Amino acid sequence: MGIIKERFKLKADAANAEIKDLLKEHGNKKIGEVTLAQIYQGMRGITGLVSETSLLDAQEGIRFRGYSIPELQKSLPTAIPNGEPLPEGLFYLMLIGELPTEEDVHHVTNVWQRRSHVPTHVFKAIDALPISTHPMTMFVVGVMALQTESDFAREYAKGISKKDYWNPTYDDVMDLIARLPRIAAYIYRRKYKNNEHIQPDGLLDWAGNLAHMMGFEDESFKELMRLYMTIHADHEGGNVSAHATHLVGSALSDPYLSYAAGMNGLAGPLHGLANQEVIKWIFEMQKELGTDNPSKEQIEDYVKKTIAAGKVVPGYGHAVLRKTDPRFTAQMEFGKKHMPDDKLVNTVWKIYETVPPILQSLGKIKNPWPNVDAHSGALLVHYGLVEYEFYTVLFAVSRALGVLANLCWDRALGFPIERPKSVTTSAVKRWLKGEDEIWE
Ligand SMILES: CC(=O)SCCNC(=O)CCNC(=O)[C@H](O)C(C)(C)COP(=O)(O)OP(=O)(O)OC[C@H]1O[C@@H](n2cnc3c(N)ncnc32)[C@H](O)[C@@H]1OP(=O)(O)O
Ligand SMILES: O=C([O-])CC(=O)C(=O)O
Repeated sequence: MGIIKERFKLKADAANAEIKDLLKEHGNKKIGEVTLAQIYQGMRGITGLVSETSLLDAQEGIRFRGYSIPELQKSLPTAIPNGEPLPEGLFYLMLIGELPTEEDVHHVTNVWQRRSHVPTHVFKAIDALPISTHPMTMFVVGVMALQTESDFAREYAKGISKKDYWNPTYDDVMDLIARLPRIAAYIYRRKYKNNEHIQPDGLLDWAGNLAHMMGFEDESFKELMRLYMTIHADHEGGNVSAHATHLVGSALSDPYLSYAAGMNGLAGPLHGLANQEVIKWIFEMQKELGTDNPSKEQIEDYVKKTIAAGKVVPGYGHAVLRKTDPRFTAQMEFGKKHMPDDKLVNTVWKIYETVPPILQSLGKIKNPWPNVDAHSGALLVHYGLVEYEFYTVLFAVSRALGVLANLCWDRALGFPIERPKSVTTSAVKRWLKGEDEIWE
């Protein structure tokens, strides 16, 4: 058994024993009440899931196994001195629950290099789609084609014992993460670079290799990819992509099927697709105003127009966060360091000064502050990655780290099939009249 798998098994055995005791002693404790409004309103505020890899604080933002983004930037191994964290290290932290050493991170890089082969039929499946297909559709089709390689599906068909589910799940997760940069880069080069592909570099780290295979050799772009892959990886368990992956996995659908389901959710404009929507919205604003350097007053008018048209301002608001997303701030810091005078990046900062008071004045929005998607596109455009329909694919490659580390835990902790109760409005009305006790 590989060393990381062995460590994971030890951690999972200990966690299983701890949770068993915890539930024996406290299993009947109430952790909340549910109102009628909540079940009609996206279950907001209901605690209903366990996800070990990260926890979101409405004020402070995300912490991965207790570590904030600035803390990760200080403590995770890097590819270059004083560089951005290697996402391999974050994956190790989320999976094992402890900070990795340099050696652990090199080990993960090597394992993923070794497992990164993508069979030809995956590329053929992508090639069968028209070139106009959205990159996220191509990506999910690629992942689905790769499902032929699932160890979990094969072992389950043979008749594996429940207590061993975690084992082929772990192998699928490592294989799938290892292969995603190749699939993503293939889609990018097929759709935007004349189908001229670039072979992986056997000496590069996971995110550096993604940049290389896409055709970006600038070291600071590779650093951006390392940061990007780290900060987008996880956002506790209830967001659409994490929840969908977990939900589908709870039916014992294998990691390929589960991850593909989650990424179909990430492809929605209120979730991960918002990163493309932000840049599209800014480009449209520039076109309408006839300038690539709009003033605050011009931005203000454009925001009001967007809202008056019944549309959301992309990149702003959040279901849980109530302050500026620290992932936005981390990208802002990157921008200040690497491209302080970039016009588009400066426009993103001007929008940040302009939008929150306008949204606040609507009186209904719970969080007027920017989320991660408000910033990411402008950094990518700076390096020449202007094809904004592709952005959510990068998000998806990163999100694999969190949702798939979680899937390992789901199977190792023996979580059951997820199946909450639903009701009809007629049943609600009968219940209100005291004629039906649907929740008893
Ligand atoms: C990685 C990520 O997924 S981060 C989120 C990315 N998504 C976006 O940036 C899209 C823009 N933002 C939004 O649509 C929302 O803020 C969401 C989906 C992120 C959160 O939704 P909710 O939790 O329902 O937000 P909230 O409770 O504050 O919504 C209240 C009202 O404000 C509106 N509102 C919320 N955000 C915005 C916004 N950015 N612009 C305009 N109106 C907004 C909602 O549409 C809702 O209006 P309604 O009552 O007329 O239906
Ligand atoms: O937490 C959420 O609902 C959305 C989000 O920011 C993410 O998934 O990264």
